Amino acid sequence: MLNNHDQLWNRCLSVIKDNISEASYNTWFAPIVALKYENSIFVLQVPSQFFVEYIEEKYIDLLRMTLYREVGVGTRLEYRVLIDKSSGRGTQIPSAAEQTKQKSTGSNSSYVNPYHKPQLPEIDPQLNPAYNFNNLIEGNSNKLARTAGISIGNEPGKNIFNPLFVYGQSGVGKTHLANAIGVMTKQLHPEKRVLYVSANTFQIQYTDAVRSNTVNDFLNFYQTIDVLIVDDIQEFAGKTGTQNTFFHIFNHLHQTGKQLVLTSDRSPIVMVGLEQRLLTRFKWGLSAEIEKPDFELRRSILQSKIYRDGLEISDEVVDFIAEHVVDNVRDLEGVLVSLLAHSTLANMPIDVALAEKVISRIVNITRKVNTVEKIRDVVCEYFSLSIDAISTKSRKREVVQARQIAMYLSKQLTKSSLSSIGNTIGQRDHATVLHACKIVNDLMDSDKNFRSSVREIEEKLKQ
Ligand SMILES: Nc1ncnc2c1ncn2[C@@H]1O[C@H](COP(=O)(O)OP(=O)(O)OP(=O)(O)O)[C@@H](O)[C@H]1O
Repeated sequence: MLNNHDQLWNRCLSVIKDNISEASYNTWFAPIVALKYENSIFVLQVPSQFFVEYIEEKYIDLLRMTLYREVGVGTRLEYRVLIDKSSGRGTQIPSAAEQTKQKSTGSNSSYVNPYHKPQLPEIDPQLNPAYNFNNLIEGNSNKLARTAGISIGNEPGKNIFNPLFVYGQSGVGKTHLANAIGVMTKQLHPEKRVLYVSANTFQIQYTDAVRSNTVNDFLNFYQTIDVLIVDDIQEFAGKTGTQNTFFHIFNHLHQTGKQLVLTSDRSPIVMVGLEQRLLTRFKWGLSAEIEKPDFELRRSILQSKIYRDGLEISDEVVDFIAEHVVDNVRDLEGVLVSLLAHSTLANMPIDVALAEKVISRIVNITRKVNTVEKIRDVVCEYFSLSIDAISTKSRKREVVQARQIAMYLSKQLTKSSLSSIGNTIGQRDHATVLHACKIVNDLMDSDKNFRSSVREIEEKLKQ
């Protein structure tokens, strides 16, 4: 007849078997022998110290959850490492994770109350602490998304941004923001179950669950999360089973006041391959675009990274990089790393010449050098105005606006001084240029059509 501890352990083994691959089970769990269960302590015999370390690292959550469920809440674990099989002597090692858990919960009871919901095991939120709000620099392009993210970090689930759907091109800071929300939530609400997962990982986990017939466990797990962050959700496109499962998880979490944060490379409006019912839900909260960083933000990000890494790079070089590396922040970081490598390895000073050399390997620098004249010409062409018209004193609305945009873009995209910009565009003084920049900035914030016209012109200037 089996001992009590053998019976209990066999029950645990069948739960564990359901949750991991057969190979892992055979390697890590089949060789374990249950030795005794006494005073809420379950003693397991394991073949080596390495076993203990591996199990503690990879399977402790599963093991703890299983023991709580099958043996009793608060059950502690001790390992006996088999040193000499013939003598049966071994070393007793309490589970480190169990000890910590025990201390933090203060619980040492093995009494199982059938009405008591076992305390959920802690999970690793899978966050990257290096991506936080302190080093996520704010600019016009990410202000809305960043501010909404901070509100969520303060009060996850209890705000109007649920879900927060952040979209934008590659390298503009979506993953950084998504992580920062998780990091802040954990700092302010350590008890919350936060999980960051890429859509790709979610998809793999789901496929594994289908294969091992554990979809219910998969669903149950995700439905216990308080703040679920899914990165690159566009990758669910065309994956019907995954979408269906995510739909249930989304509904459950949303209905129970839990927070969802989703990122994507495009807005829900233009997303293809995703079910309508999901897209509708993505639009329930706030959809916030992170646009390409403007010159000011590019410069601030560079300055912050230079300061953080203790580098010494002149303002002239910083401005040069910010002017020429315009598409995404990842490229800006790449330029800084290369500059540093060149200057250290080749013992070269970090000056504009070196910056130009490094940048030309990352972006097509010649294509992107703009002059005030070129900007003026492209703006005139865009608005079908003659260059003479923009240079006159005309107060016609379309002429004034074209002139202001040309001034604004010249300020953004060239190193020319305000007076030289004013000189080239209609013989105006520097104060007029400054005023034009302010007007354009304000209109960009408030008028969507105006903003997209300016963006289109910028694109043309890059071609
Ligand atoms: N506003 C910012 N302040 C500081 N660093 C930033 C900012 N925006 C982006 N970064 C940095 O730029 C890099 C790229 O950002 P991130 O990976 O978050 O982009 P992404 O939009 O998720 O890109 P992808 O869609 O390709 O995954 C990261 O190292 C990130 O820290």
